[in-house]
Amino acid sequence: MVFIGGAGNMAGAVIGGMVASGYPADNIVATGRDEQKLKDFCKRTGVHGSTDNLAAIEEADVVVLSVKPQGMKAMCESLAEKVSARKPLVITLAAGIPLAAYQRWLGAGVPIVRAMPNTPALVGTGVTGLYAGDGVTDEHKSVATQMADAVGIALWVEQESGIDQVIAVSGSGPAYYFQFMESMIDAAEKAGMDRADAERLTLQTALGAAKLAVAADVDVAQLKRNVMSPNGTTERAIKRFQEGGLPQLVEQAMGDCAARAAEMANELDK
Ligand SMILES: NC(=O)C1=CN([C@@H]2O[C@H](COP(=O)(O)OP(=O)(O)OC[C@H]3O[C@@H](n4cnc5c(N)ncnc54)[C@H](O)[C@@H]3O)[C@@H](O)[C@H]2O)C=CC1
Ligand SMILES: O=C(O)[C@@H]1CCC=N1
Repeated sequence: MVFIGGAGNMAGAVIGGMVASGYPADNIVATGRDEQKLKDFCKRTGVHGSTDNLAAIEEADVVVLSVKPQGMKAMCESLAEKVSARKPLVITLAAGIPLAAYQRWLGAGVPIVRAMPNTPALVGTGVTGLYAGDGVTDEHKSVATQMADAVGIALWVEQESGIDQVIAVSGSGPAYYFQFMESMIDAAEKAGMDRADAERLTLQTALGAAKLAVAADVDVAQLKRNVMSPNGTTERAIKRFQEGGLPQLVEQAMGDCAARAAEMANELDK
């Protein structure tokens, strides 16, 4: 499996998670432009590295594309001849680029899966949304599912637009929680707590809440109520969130996120 842009944030997290879960590092090649960064990454993970994309994909059955959306067209066009001749399974991790664009850039008939992972893949707790284009076989789907399962949970969506919904929930979602944690840490420090203590308590609370929510047989609304004593401290805090419009704000932010993904598709060079 070859990852183009493999030492970057997203592919690096997927590769790190795959290797940690027991996937043989020897079967992975990461490519990149920054030789030193690639060297460090390969040393850390045990995967092979190459600064030559064309040489790296020479015999690859699976090519994972993980460069920034802005660099995707040029990168695909540089691989097109080889990819359209051999037709490996192409899995792209990019946000905001529709399958039709890859078909233009890589040539028709290449099996392409759009995957939308998230960075917690690095610790085996990722979410990957998947969408299969034309010509993707069950065997291809099982390869993509295997990659996703190795780093967390997978969800296949039936419509390509489903990927934009996945971005709004889980692709970008980790950043929402990081923002919330950052705000809690800042507030606790402002209130007089030592920053390192504030960090330790905030992170453990986030971890505990997520673990409890996953393990519990009641929904998150009930778990929230379980923390709230009538006229107690939590009720006062939650009231402030609700009066301040947090639920509406979350809905708007997620809407903006999905809208940005759709907008990015219109900004592509044809
Ligand atoms: N960061 C995230 O949380 C998520 C990112 N994605 C998608 O993943 C893709 C990569 O994003 P990041 O990892 O955040 O960016 P990044 O900038 O950290 O990684 C991209 C890597 O590609 C390398 N690169 C650039 N052009 C190249 C080329 N022609 N050949 C080989 N390597 C090349 C860069 O040196 C860099 O290491 C984007 O398309 C993004 O939409 C998807 C889900 C989540
Ligand atoms: O912010 C972005 O565009 C990428 C896609 C999902 C998460 N990060």
